[in-house]
Amino acid sequence: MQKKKRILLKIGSNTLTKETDNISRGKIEDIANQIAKLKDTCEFIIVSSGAIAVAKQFVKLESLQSEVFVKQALASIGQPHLIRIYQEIFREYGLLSSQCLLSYSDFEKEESKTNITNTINVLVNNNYIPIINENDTVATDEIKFGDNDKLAALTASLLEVDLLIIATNTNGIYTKESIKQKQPKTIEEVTNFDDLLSEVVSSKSSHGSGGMQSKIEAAEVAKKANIETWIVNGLEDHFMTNAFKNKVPFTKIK
Ligand SMILES: Nc1ncnc2c1ncn2[C@@H]1O[C@H](COP(=O)(O)OP(=O)(O)O)[C@@H](O)[C@H]1O
Ligand SMILES: N[C@@H](CCC(=O)OP(=O)(O)O)C(=O)O
Repeated sequence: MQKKKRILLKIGSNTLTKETDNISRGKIEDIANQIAKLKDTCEFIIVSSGAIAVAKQFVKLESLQSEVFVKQALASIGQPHLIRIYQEIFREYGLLSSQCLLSYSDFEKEESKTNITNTINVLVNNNYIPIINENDTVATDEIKFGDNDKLAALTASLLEVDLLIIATNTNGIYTKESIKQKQPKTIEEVTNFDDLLSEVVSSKSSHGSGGMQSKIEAAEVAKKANIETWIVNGLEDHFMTNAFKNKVPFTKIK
């Protein structure tokens, strides 16, 4: 049997909410549908944000603590719901899924790295799709500084995936000039990171935290491990299957 292509799919809060205040079951169905179609040739590991967004749907916490502690508490409330929704929907598509919570510091310890790799390999080899998020109770890096893009890149490198797909709310990276002209044009293929960083504008989406810069930094981490990154528009249905067929504009970072 031919070896499957290992793909790490990163899904941001904006994709999961379809830019609303609620998690979109329809978007998770779209993801499950695509994975089900690709599963004979590809194996998937997912890094999904969305815990805070789910909790915000139905909880408002009272606290005098700093905002970051409130976000950590919201993540703790939202994470089990997020995984429940994934599991319910994935099951309908015949897909098995599990949860892994990781911290950046785990990537600095050899023993933790070995344990992560071994656990995820057992899961994937048994047709489970690990759904990873940051362990927000113990680490605040992502809530404060960035987002799951870097976690996705570190995981992609550790697990030696063949492709990192970052699903966001634009058709990849646009040229700065085209954003200014209000006619966004996708940069389709990139090899030079310095040129790319100069295209970043300061905006980010409503639930997003890192903006395009953190995606480019993630791609840089992936590239060091010889992994190609695709930045695709997760708001569109069939965003992965269409990218594979080159039917939609997106950015490939080689
Ligand atoms: N050159 C660029 N091309 C496209 N988007 C850009 C660019 N520069 C900055 N951005 C911003 O980056 C955002 C995507 O990042 P982010 O809001 O963190 O999303 P996510 O939740 O998917 O991680 C876009 O919505 C856009 O506002
Ligand atoms: N880990 C947290 C926050 C992640 C976050 O904001 O990330 P992203 O949507 O990728 O910019 C969560 O699941 O809500």
